[in-house]
Amino acid sequence: MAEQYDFDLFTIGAGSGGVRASRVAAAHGARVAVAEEYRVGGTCVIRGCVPKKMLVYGAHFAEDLEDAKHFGWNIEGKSFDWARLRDHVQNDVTRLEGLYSQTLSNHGVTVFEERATITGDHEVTLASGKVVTANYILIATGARPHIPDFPGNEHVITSNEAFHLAEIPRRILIAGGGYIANEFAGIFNEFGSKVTIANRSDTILRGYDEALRDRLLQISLTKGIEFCFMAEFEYVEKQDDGTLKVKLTGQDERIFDCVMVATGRVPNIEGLGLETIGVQCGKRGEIVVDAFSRTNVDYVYAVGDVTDRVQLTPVAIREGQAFADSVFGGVEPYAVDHSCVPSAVFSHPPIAAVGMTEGEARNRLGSVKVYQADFRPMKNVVAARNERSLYKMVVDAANDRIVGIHMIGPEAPEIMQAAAIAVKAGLTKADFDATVAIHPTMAEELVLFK
Ligand SMILES: Cc1cc2nc3c(=O)[nH]c(=O)nc-3n(C[C@H](O)[C@H](O)[C@H](O)COP(=O)(O)OP(=O)(O)OC[C@H]3O[C@@H](n4cnc5c(N)ncnc54)[C@H](O)[C@@H]3O)c2cc1C
Ligand SMILES: NC(=O)c1ccc[n+]([C@@H]2O[C@H](COP(=O)([O-])OP(=O)(O)OC[C@H]3O[C@@H](n4cnc5c(N)ncnc54)[C@H](O)[C@@H]3O)[C@@H](O)[C@H]2O)c1
Repeated sequence: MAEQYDFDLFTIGAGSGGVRASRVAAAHGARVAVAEEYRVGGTCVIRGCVPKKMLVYGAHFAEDLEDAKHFGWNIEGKSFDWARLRDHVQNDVTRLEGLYSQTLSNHGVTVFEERATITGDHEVTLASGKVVTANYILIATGARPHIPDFPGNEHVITSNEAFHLAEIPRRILIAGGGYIANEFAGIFNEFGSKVTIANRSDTILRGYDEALRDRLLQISLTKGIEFCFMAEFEYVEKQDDGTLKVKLTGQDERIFDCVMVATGRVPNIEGLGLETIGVQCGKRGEIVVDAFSRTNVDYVYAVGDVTDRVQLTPVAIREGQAFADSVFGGVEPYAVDHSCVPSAVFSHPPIAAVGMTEGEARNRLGSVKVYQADFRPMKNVVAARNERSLYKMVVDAANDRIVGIHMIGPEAPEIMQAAAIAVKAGLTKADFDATVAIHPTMAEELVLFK
């Protein structure tokens, strides 16, 4: 390695992609440093997937405790203490942050807990003024919430603040119709808020199969979540009593206790010094990379949300791993396969999907077969909960290959992880038919499609 530099690799951002890349590069023998301006672990660990999932678990108790009476349990005087859950979640986040820092130091990675900026060729300057040089620079700075431009937008919160609220808002407006809007709508609704979702288009969860989106919309409405479509902000005004007066297009003024925006996330490139060395960015501010996460500057790579390929933690981790192995591992450089990435929305109930939707498959393949199971899970039947699950399998009619599986219902993401292996491996409907069911489960529907 080039000894004229302080480090072989300098990683900017200790999130999902940056931590994996730094740790693996160090394990391959590289001298590695990483800078983190907020908290080690990044979005996923500190204010994303992990604390969100803990809140989802907490929210589920609302229905489980309600349903318990149908299973013979008398639960008197139940109540919910938001502060206890919030603080418990934050304590665990701090514990995980410590583990991530420990992993880095155990691998001999130097951690600078401060902001880093590229200030010259192979050169990074830290907020403290310290200048360091590196043979390679990896940009893994992630993304941040996009806040639409409208009068009064300084009064809104994003998912970042949702984890720290002093109390659960009585009435909350959530703008957006994607992952975060639907997940937090479910969470706040179960905690007792009156939730309104406002989306600028007339669909939620663009990219997911239409039948599942319709099912989630219908179930969410039944649970009491309100939807305003084709609605954008005109203004938000703070009232003397602290509440927020909101005007959406096509709607009368309404009062909410909290307004949260979940209208997408934008790559963190501001003030990074990319222009100093001429790193190329795209229209949405994403760092442009090739299949090997290489930018147009030969010693600069970028992984994760800042490249805006697929904004998911496991993808950022794979990109970080592939970068570290390819550059420091002595293997033939390899690319991450971004096709057939399974995903889930932790709504109430959750959605999970892999591969093509029915619409995509019809457009691309022409002739497809679609199998569907629309059923009420046994637990919902006993609980007298009129909430149906929907599983869909999309098959290429030409060769019987499964090209997509789409599910909404309890534990759908847990079931999907295993089913996704089969789709990725190119298995056929006949392979599923040949597999004996596990009974009684919800997952058995996957091998019983007629
Ligand atoms: C509310 C929410 C829920 C989510 N839920 C899921 C989920 O359930 N499943 C899933 O797969 N994905 C989920 N995601 C997406 C997931 O969190 C991201 O895709 C993932 O964290 C991206 O990893 P990354 O390494 O690219 O960036 P990040 O994890 O965002 O890490 C980037 C780090 O860089 C730091 N940084 C930025 N600029 C600088 C600088 N100049 N100097 C030093 N440090 C800097 C930041 O502070 C940050 O810590 C969720 C996201 C959110 C917001
Ligand atoms: N379970 C998961 O894996 C998970 C969970 C949360 C976030 N994420 C990742 O984080 C990313 C960001 O999540 P997100 O929910 O913010 O974005 P998203 O891209 O999923 O959804 C953004 C939504 O905001 C709407 N919108 C955009 N501008 C608007 C405006 N001005 N007014 C009203 N609506 C507007 C869009 O129509 C869209 O429905 C996701 O794309 C996903 O990759 C993943």
